[in-house]
Amino acid sequence: MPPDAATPRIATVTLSPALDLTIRMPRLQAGEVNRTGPAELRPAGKGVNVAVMLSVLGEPSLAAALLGEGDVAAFEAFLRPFGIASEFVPLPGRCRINVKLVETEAGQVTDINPAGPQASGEALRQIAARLAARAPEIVVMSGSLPPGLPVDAWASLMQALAADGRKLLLDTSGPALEAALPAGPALLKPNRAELSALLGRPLPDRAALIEGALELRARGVEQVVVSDGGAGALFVLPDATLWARPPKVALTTTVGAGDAMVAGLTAALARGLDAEGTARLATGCAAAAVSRDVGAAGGGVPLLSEIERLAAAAEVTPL
Ligand SMILES: O=P(O)(O)OC[C@H]1O[C@](O)(CO)[C@@H](O)[C@@H]1O
Repeated sequence: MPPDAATPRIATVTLSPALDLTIRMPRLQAGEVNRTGPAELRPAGKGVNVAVMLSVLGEPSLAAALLGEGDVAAFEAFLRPFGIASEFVPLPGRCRINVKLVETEAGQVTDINPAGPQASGEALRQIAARLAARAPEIVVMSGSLPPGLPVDAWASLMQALAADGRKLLLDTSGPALEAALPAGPALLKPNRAELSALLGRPLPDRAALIEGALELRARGVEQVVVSDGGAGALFVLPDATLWARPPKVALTTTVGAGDAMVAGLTAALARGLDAEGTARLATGCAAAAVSRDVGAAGGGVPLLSEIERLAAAAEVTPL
């Protein structure tokens, strides 16, 4: 089917989206009654967050998801002001609520991500068919799998969408990542712990990280980016291997930092940026995400000018 003229070049897919409930407090008193200021509830999930960050970067996208039918209207209303098109396959019930406990004194975030509603092979086939009909050039597949789907669900979706030189980017972890590798993602962005789990060995230093990333390259992944928190990220790209370290920022939350980095990598791919430009943009996005004003409406979406400032200030070292 020919692409719809209004279809963006980029689509994101989230098979297990969430409403993120963020609660900030100085310190969690485990086993006690904790009273806090107002909590914030907003549509999220990895691919949804990527689409929002792409919109900040000026890249239109389509957000596709398997979504509890009771939350479709809320997600559509959330995405509309960002100009993000949506393609939601409804599942019976409501979507999961993921709790983010932000302890401001220790600067630590505890994530509690429960399972979402039951999905089916039929729902997966539907989302694949709807995406194929929209014919995006780049598809970003992000996050965990919902109950009811087999561990190779991302691999099946990739097989269904692998046509016409379409670029498939994957950001998942654990058995779902391992099962998706043979389907040939063009880009993977594990963090250090996820890569270590995938390879089944500790990755204690930079040399071990590079060796691990090169193993994925040898298995056919064109771009491997390994994020490593505040230390930055390793970029093993076709034209160079680099380390990018972000400038020092005041950390407000770690939630969505990886998604912001994936958005930067996606925009860089769409724009055909070189290795240094890619590393800078991805690093600027992640640094802006961790220092965003989380108290602002909607969880605080970073400004493009801040992303650009941080991207320019990142320290990029060829390896
Ligand atoms: O699909 P997963 O791995 O449970 O992650 C979902 C969570 O990740 C985030 O996208 C942050 O990366 C949250 O918005 C969401 O709650």
